[in-house]
Amino acid sequence: MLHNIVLCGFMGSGKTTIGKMLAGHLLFTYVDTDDVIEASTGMTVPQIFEVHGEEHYRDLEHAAVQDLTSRNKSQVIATGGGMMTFERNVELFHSHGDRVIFLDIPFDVCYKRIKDSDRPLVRNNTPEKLRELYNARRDLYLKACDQRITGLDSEAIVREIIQGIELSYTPESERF
Ligand SMILES: Nc1ncnc2c1ncn2[C@@H]1O[C@H](COP(=O)(O)OP(=O)(O)OP(=O)(O)O)[C@@H](O)[C@H]1O
Ligand SMILES: O=C(O)C1=C[C@@H](O)[C@@H](O)[C@H](O)C1
Repeated sequence: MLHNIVLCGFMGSGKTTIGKMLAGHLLFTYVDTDDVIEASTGMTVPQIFEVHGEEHYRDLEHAAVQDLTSRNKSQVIATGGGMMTFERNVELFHSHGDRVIFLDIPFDVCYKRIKDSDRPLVRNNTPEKLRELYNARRDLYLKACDQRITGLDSEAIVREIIQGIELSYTPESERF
């Protein structure tokens, strides 16, 4: 039985946007790991980075994966942009049987969407540094995912993800 659909990708790749639409179609619960962490700490993500530092935030992220994979329900999980760059998180989702989808959106598109936001990594890095981070992370997202999506149209992305899920349940002999 499929438990969760996990969306990964760089900041601004559309995990939240696509995640909410997908959850609506599948009638799954929608969860955003940043929201889980904010709810459990009573602090915003920028506050956690500022007060406790990034390493502490990464520990909170891992605790969120432990929490989400212990719930007995089907969820669409939008992960923070750094979540799936840590092997321990990828391993936990995979060992739980979850399907990982990578939204592989070009850097320039992501950057245009996030440049004026208050995401700590956007505030604290130059566009050049962010591009480097994007390139380094892309390989890790690729390694972590079961399905890679490259389109830009939200409705088409959701359809492609659903087709991928259906195909993963179709025995190879019945695929066309
Ligand atoms: N397919 C899309 N087409 C056009 N705009 C989009 C699309 N997906 C997302 N956006 C816009 O880009 C911005 C960032 O999207 P979103 O918050 O979904 O990204 P994210 O991957 O969840 O980011 P983060 O990891 O930082 O939370 C939002 O303003 C959203 O409306
Ligand atoms: O890309 C990242 O490392 C992050 C993305 C955000 O979703 C938050 O999880 C946080 O700002 C870190």
